[in-house]
Amino acid sequence: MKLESRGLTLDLNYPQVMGILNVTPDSFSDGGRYRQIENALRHANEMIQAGATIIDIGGESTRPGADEVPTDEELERVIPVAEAIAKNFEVWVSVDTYKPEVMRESHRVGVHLINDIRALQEPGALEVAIESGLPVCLMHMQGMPRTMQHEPQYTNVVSEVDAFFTEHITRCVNAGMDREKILLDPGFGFGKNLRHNYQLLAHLSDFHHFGLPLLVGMSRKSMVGQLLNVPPEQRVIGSIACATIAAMQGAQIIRVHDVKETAEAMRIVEATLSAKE
Ligand SMILES: Cn1cnc2c(O)nc(N)nc21
Repeated sequence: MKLESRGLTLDLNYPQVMGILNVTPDSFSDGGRYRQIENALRHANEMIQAGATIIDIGGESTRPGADEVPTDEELERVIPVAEAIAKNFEVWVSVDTYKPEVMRESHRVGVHLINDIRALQEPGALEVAIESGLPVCLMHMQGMPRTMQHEPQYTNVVSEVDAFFTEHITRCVNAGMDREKILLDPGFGFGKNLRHNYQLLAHLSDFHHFGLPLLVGMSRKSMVGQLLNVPPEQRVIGSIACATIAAMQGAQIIRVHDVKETAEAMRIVEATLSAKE
């Protein structure tokens, strides 16, 4: 399986590591705008050298309880960094946004992939995504970041996420999107309790029946923290375990903070999966 965008190709026969680049104020708090872009470029370069083939840029925190960011503020944080990375590096640039204006500007400055935690449900988002021709990751979320972790409920989380994918793939294709430009993501931690998250991880391979790339993000999340009772920066080993379990089930893109460690683990997964054939 391969993914194309703007002349770049991603070989999805091997797990690809997506490096997280948060450009929210708390992530590069020191210094002004220029320093922030400089620091972001340095971090992006470190992740590329460590094996990331996609850099995911986010200007609005999606952590549980996070507030929304005004569109012009998100544009100011994300677009200059996305443009600089697309210009300076031979790497896939992804933008984590649900706002159509941010999608449009991202496309204008050379971004390769739209990563939408709201699965193109914001008014105008689907139209802009189709117009851009960019591949889009549709992620499942129950509720909104501010309230999603208040008692999430499912009858069967795996079948409900599956039904969500069917509904939104159909909606996007009926509106004119090429089906092969869609990626799917179960949204670990987005309206799921601990058991829901591990049910999704245990059944991740069930989602391959769509024949579309699976993107997963479990890095340093509470599904690791609640088991190990450690703060985020001490969740690397648990996150690597999650990444390995997902990649062994054929997840094609793994979204992480710790690129070097994850890329090394993916080498072990590749050797194991290729020995299976
Ligand atoms: C922005 N963001 C935070 N967590 C994520 C996840 O698990 N998947 C995707 N696609 N984006 C995420």
